[in-house]
Amino acid sequence: MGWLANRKQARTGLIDEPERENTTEPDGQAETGQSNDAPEERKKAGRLKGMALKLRPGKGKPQTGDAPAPAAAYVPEPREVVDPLLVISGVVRSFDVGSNKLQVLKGIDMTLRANSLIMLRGRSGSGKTTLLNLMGGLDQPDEGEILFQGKPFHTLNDENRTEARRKEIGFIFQSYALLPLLSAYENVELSLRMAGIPRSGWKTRVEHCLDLVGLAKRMHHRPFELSGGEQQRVAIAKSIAHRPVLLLADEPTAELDSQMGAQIMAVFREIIRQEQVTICMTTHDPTIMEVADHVYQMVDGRIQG
Ligand SMILES: Nc1ncnc2c1ncn2[C@@H]1O[C@H](COP(=O)(O)OP(=O)(O)OP(=O)(O)O)[C@@H](O)[C@H]1O
Repeated sequence: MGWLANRKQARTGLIDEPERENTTEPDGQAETGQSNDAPEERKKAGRLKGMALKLRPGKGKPQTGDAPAPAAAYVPEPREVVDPLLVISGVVRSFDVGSNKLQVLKGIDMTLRANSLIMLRGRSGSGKTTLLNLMGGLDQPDEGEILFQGKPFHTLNDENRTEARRKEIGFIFQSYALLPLLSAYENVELSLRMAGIPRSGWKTRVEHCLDLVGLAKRMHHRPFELSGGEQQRVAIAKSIAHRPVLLLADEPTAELDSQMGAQIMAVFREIIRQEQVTICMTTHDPTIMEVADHVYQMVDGRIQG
């Protein structure tokens, strides 16, 4: 994970909220439902199921308890999404290191199709986080263009980029970035509050997002009462609560074992299906790449292949 992401998480961690009474509830058993998915979605779901079964320790009965929940009672309004969502052309980014210039991105061309799962792979230091930061408007390119929903993103001033980020983009980090004193419910609610969404819609939306990630029954647990995979799912619910069109995830499975990593991928596919979100994530894990719609390989600041 890159320095900017770390800095951002450090900032998030500074927010202090009142402690809430802890209520312990029994573990949630998510239901398994009928799927209306398109054949390609079904194939990917099948691969995930296979992965989860292969990776499940022991020979016991299949554990469906923490699988993502199917459609909840509340379904978000369908919306028109511009396709392609993001087009990156000739992007170059350098940093001053002492008296030298370090060119980290050396002319990146990339297209993110709407409602797809895109993975960025590459060795440490190849420039993945730097590129993700540009996609999310946390940084600007020295050269090249970034079109977000058909409009120039790279030329927006700080204020407009912050506004676009607040409304249209969600971020997920390797180390969850949850507020430790708040319950899962309160963590997700906070993101609606910060996005300026009217209070009247909070409850339904928070419950829907936690249901979508399979944690409806643990919404009053605080982060330390949840496993790493569960904490990451709360972080995902938090990142989608304000209905972004683009979700950027910097190594979201790096801290998790393979089975939990596969669960996160299943959650991502469900979010794309239900919420019409495009997800771009970085990863080093070859086992999860097969569920991507597209994998971009980064080598020394360039996209290969
Ligand atoms: N603000 C900065 N100033 C100087 N160098 C930077 C800055 N941001 C990134 N770099 C350098 O750019 C290179 C690429 O960093 P980046 O974090 O994008 O790589 P990465 O592919 O995400 O790596 P990892 O997989 O380890 O997270 C590294 O050599 C890093 O030190």
